Amino acid sequence: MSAPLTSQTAQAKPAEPAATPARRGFVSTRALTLMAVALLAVSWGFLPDFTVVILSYIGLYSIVAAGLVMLTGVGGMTSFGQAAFVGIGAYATAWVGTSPVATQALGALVGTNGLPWVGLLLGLLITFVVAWFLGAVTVKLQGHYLPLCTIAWGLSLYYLFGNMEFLGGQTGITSVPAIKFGSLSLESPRAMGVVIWIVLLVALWLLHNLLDSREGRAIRSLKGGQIMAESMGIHTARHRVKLFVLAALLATLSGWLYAHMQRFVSPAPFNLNIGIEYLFMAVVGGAGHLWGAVLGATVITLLKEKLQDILPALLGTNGNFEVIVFGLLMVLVLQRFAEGLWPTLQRMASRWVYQPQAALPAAVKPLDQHALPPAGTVLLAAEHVTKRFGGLVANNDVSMTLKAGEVHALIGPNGAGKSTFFNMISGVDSATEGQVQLMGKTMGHAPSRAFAALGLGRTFQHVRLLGQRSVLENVALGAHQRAHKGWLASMLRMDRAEEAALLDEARQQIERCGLAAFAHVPAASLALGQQRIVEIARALAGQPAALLLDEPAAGLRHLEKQALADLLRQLRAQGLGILVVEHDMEFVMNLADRITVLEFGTVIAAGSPAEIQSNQRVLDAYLGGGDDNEESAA
Ligand SMILES: Nc1ncnc2c1ncn2[C@@H]1O[C@H](COP(=O)(O)OP(=O)(O)OP(=O)(O)O)[C@@H](O)[C@H]1O
Repeated sequence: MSAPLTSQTAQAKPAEPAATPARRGFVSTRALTLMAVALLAVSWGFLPDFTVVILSYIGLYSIVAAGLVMLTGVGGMTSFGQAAFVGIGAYATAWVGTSPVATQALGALVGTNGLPWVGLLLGLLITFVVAWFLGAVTVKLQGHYLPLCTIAWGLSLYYLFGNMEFLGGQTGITSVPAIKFGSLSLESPRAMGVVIWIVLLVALWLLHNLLDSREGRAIRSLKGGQIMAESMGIHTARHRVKLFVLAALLATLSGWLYAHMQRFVSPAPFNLNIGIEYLFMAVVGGAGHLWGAVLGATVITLLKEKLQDILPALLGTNGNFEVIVFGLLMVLVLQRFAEGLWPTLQRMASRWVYQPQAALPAAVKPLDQHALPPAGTVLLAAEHVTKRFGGLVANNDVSMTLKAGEVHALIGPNGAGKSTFFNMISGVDSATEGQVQLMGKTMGHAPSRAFAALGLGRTFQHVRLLGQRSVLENVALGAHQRAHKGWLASMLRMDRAEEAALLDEARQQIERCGLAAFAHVPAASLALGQQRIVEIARALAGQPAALLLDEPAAGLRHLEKQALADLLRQLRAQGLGILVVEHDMEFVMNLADRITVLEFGTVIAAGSPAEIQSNQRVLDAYLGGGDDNEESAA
């Protein structure tokens, strides 16, 4: 058993984070939420009509903003076009409920009371198809393509609503029927408001469950970059599209409720301005927090309402002055509270309120294990790999193997082509010529997740962790592909046994790497060296046969390096094949079984540490060369 990697670190560090964050508050977030909901429910019947209407609108906006929290705050994608999806939900049900064609054909089939439900299904179906198509086309693209596309989409649908004769043109559709359950009619805003808030609370619960699961970690990883997420076995493009569709469906649900509350639809509430306002709600509330959506919707609705009253009285003239003040206030809020208001509120309330630890089943059935290949088996083979970037040959006819039960080091001066090669043998990039085989399978242009599925784990030269999430969650992400429960199962909490197994696996790998004391602290709060170890633990959670480590010793202190070397020796003894790209020659020479040396993209030497240390060409090119290396080679 290797020495814990952080025990020595602890001697050098004056203060260490506690194993679990100390519980400071006396009331749990869950109890507080239940109390707030109970208060709302009890007071609902006594609130003035105007307050009920405002609260109902807040509920409607919160549903859309919650979708945007998932899309933007958690998934890192921006949409200005959610109002158009709200419009689809509203117009679909308004058309089904009022057009003679639809009411006659469908009324006979489902009865008058069934029409709103058909309207809901139609709206969700149209949105599903449109959002899936739109998402599939745009979300794979990086940068500003998605926001631009959602603006175009939002604008075109707004004009479509206003110009379609059968949708009532600019006048819209009136006399939308109320939702009825038998003889109970939801005609009054007070009754409809109850439904809106029930839908909102259920949606928040489902989304909370989704985020608190294996699939939730996968969604969060989208913000950590495509390369990292794909290396964990996550199909990032599919998750992005699903997230986009989810947010769109929530917007459509809100539109459906809106149409049956207002009983009238016209294009105005679905224009681009409103789409931007929805985004404001999510961002001002706190784009990474579901309750931030409710807070943002509340703040912006109340603010607009008050400004519309106060400003004309103050200025003595009518006009849309609230838009100007509103815009300025938004800039100020965002400048002062970059993460939104919810995290600030959470910090202020942390003396009284605590977050309860999620209860998971005690009896854990471990994740499936598979035996590692016998020592000496070739796990990874690069055959005559060449990589060209235009005229630059970054790798030139490179061949090497990684076998089970060995540590193979890849060394070379800066710019020698190590990272390029690393990318090729991990699926980040593909070779211009030659081929890479993993577990005997030719990989061609296979993505990183295919490499992960075949048993390849990796770390990154520049650490890629979800900084705000705990070490435990980060490591559990590495075990993603060893479990299978999907979005629906996660939302309905049908994944608890599997989730417990995943977290247990993560806990074991954290202990294996000596990081047990840090399991519950945010990964970003650890020193760089410790973060590198978290990456190793995360890779191990995927149960790899081949482990690729990109400069694992960089940023580690002497004792930490020794402990890391001990851990790698232990992993080698257990049968893993480890490829290390490293500049620290002392570390490499004491650890590696075989070394391959690259210079200008070409292999100039390969052999045991002793052979490499006495190779004149290597001494000239690297070990005995530039100033950078003299120190480390000493
Ligand atoms: N995407 C790219 N496009 C063009 N040139 C690239 C690209 N990636 C790498 N290169 C070039 O390929 C060569 C090898 O770079 P690479 O990053 O693989 O070297 P390295 O050995 O990993 O260096 P270091 O030790 O500094 O990380 C360099 O000349 C680099 O500028």
